[in-house]
Amino acid sequence: MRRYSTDGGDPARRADHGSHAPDGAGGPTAAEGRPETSGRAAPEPPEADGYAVTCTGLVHTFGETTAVDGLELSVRDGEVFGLLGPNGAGKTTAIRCITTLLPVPAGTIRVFGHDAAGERMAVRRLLGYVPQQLSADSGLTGRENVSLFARVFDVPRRERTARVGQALAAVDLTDAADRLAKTYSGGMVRRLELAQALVSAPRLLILDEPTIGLDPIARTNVWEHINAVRAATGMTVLVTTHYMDEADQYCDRVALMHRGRIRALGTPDELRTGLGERRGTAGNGELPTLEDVFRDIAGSGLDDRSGEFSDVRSTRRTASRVG
Ligand SMILES: Nc1ncnc2c1ncn2[C@@H]1O[C@H](COP(=O)(O)OP(=O)(O)OP(=O)(O)O)[C@@H](O)[C@H]1O
Repeated sequence: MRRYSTDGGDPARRADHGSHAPDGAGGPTAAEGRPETSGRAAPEPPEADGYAVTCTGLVHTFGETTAVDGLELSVRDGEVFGLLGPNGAGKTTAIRCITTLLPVPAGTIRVFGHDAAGERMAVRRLLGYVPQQLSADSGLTGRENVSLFARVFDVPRRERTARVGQALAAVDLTDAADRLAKTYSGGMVRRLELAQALVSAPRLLILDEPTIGLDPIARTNVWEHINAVRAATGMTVLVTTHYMDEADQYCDRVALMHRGRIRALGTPDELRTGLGERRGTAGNGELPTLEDVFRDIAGSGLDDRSGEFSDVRSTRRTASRVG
């Protein structure tokens, strides 16, 4: 596996204060450490709290629909955090608020201490985002696609060629870099989109359903690349997925979002053990699955809104990505 350079980023890692409450609201409050925007010097670097992301009381509505309903969420610096939930739970809306693509009408979001409403550019400089929708241009080569992102994200001109090459290498696309993206497989397209997000050496990588529509081998492959880059850079990863096995295997902590709020949060083991204890089956040696946990918490809401929880819309968006 090739290593990814942290050129241009700030990989300085800080100790995790580990002060999260189990309900996910354990991050700093909205009032604490809010960056100065009035011109006075901030007393300390805004990111010194050990969190990559904190959402406090986040609300976002579309007309009559409350997509995010008082979200409390803290993502620790350096972890892989999985945001799970049925269709319509509000995951994408929350993520789009965190990336500053949607406004923050109520509540607070901080990304490494920077306020997502008041310091949008500072936040954008810190993150890489792979949306669900196609972000690669099928009429460009892989290298041209990544170069485009390098320009958009202001990678210094003299570093661009090297950084584009590093990003492509990090996802094993060097050999295919000069082929048109329309000749790529679904897994290659996903890796290309990863390279696009990585070229700016983000401290926070946000992935919305990174493996949807991919076969199991391609899914594993995408995750191996995410993990390799994370190991090389120490970046934080915030990911949404419908795949319970992926969450179990690859996420340090997971949160179940349902109807706009976090309903459960912990390591996959903690959540499974917790349900086993509630059911009195903890000593049987058979732990519930993560899917059992989420069915237990979200109950019939999973069924009446989205069918089977694990019903991945495998053809959705990705199938027609490039063609
Ligand atoms: N642009 C929009 N206009 C109106 N309603 C929207 C819009 N985007 C999302 N919604 C609604 O907000 C709610 C949350 O949607 P969102 O896409 O955030 O959920 P999600 O958890 O990401 O779902 P999925 O897993 O299907 O992507 C849903 O009821 C959805 O219909």
